[in-house]
Amino acid sequence: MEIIEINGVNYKGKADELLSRGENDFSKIDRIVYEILDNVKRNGDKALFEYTSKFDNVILKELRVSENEIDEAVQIVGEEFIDILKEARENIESYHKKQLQDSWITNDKEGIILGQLIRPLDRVGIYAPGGKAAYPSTVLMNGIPAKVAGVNSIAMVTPPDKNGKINPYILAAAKVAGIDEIYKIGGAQSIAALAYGTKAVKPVDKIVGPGNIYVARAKRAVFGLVDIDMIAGPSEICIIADENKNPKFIAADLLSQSEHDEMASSILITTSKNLALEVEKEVKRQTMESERKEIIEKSLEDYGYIFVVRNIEEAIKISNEIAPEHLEIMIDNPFEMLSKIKNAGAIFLGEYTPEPVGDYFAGPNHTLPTSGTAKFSSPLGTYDFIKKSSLLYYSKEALENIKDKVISFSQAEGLFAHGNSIKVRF
Ligand SMILES: NC(=O)c1ccc[n+]([C@@H]2O[C@H](COP(=O)([O-])OP(=O)(O)OC[C@H]3O[C@@H](n4cnc5c(N)ncnc54)[C@H](O)[C@@H]3O)[C@@H](O)[C@H]2O)c1
Ligand SMILES: N[C@H](CO)Cc1c[nH]c[nH+]1
Ligand SMILES: [Zn+2]
Repeated sequence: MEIIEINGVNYKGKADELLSRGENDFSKIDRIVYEILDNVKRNGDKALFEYTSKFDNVILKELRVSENEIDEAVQIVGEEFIDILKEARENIESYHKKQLQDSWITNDKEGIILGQLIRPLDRVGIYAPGGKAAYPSTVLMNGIPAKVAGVNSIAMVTPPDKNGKINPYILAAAKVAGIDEIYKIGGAQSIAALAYGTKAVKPVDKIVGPGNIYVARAKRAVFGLVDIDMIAGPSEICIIADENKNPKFIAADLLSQSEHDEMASSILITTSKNLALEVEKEVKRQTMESERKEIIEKSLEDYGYIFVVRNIEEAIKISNEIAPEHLEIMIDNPFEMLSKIKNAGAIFLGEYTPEPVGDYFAGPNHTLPTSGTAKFSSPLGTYDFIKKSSLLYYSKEALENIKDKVISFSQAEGLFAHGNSIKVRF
């Protein structure tokens, strides 16, 4: 981790430069992805079986996971972990229920009724990553908000291992989340199946869930035909800490995100040079002891920074510019600074709210805006699984009252048939 002392330097644009945001050329990946999408569109299940053999090294007989396989997974996982999944589900459910929106109807003017109707999406597809690691928590975080929003049918896709099996924790989480169908398909081919539909997989209205670069680029490519949630980049954590905070806690929290990915970024912004040096030491010590030492080392070498600043206001200014996915505020009275935080996916306050509590258990969603997109976007929520319709009603009298104004509009636009649809009624 590099220690950088910042003394009133303008930080604008620096986050993008240090974290190499937005400099990637995806043209090579896109060529592969478009070929896969096109092949699945034309050849359906046949292409799905071929790609599963090519990329996941297994020849499958069936794409759909059977009820027996799910029951077997629940047995393997065991009652104790199922209970943990269920408690996490309760927390996630109750948090996401608070996000539900109601339809509304107004009758402010005589003879006019206006409104907005909220309806759940009918069918949603969830991508559960299954390559390097399996994330049952991600299955809960994507499935439960969809359920709470009232989505009628939820299909999940995830790549099989070389024995044709799905990680039992993923299957158990899918069962606890109430997912209706599960398919052993991964990568861009699974996104094609969900977007276009095949004989085995019915098409969906929206695709959510994180995945590797092939999945992300495929989601981007099918956007428009179906909706997507977001393009999630590598994990990020930014910690703001003043002096006298525990360097062990801070180092552990930084490592909790760098272990996700070589490209994950972990940043500490502190007012104390002494704390910076202590954390640097502690990070080295904890990295040596970690099971995921190689990933952590690479991630910290390329995207690990400690900024030493003059005061907390400066720290917040830099953090707002980074717009991190996760922001931990470890200062005395963190609630007092909350009003100054403008951009962050999720904010963790105090020394006893480490980021993994949010990843697994607390209730807020762990699918969050990354790569600076917290400047304009929000965590995954029930609002991602609903849509709105506007509602309009005019009585004959109400229409007659405003008819000339609408006709004037239509003449101004040269769209005379529009005006005529008013005229013919009177
Ligand atoms: N932001 C979040 O909330 C969150 C949560 C969990 C995981 N993630 C991220 O999701 C990603 C998961 O990636 P992963 O690779 O482990 O699993 P994955 O399931 O996303 O990808 C595996 C699939 O990629 C395809 N693939 C692999 N190599 C290919 C190639 N050369 N050409 C075409 N297709 C190919 C294969 O179809 C394979 O089945 C990670 O980057 C992880 O950090 C993010
Ligand atoms: N921190 C990840 C999102 O950046 C989510 C996750 C899943 N499992 C553990 N962590
Ligand atoms: Zn995590």
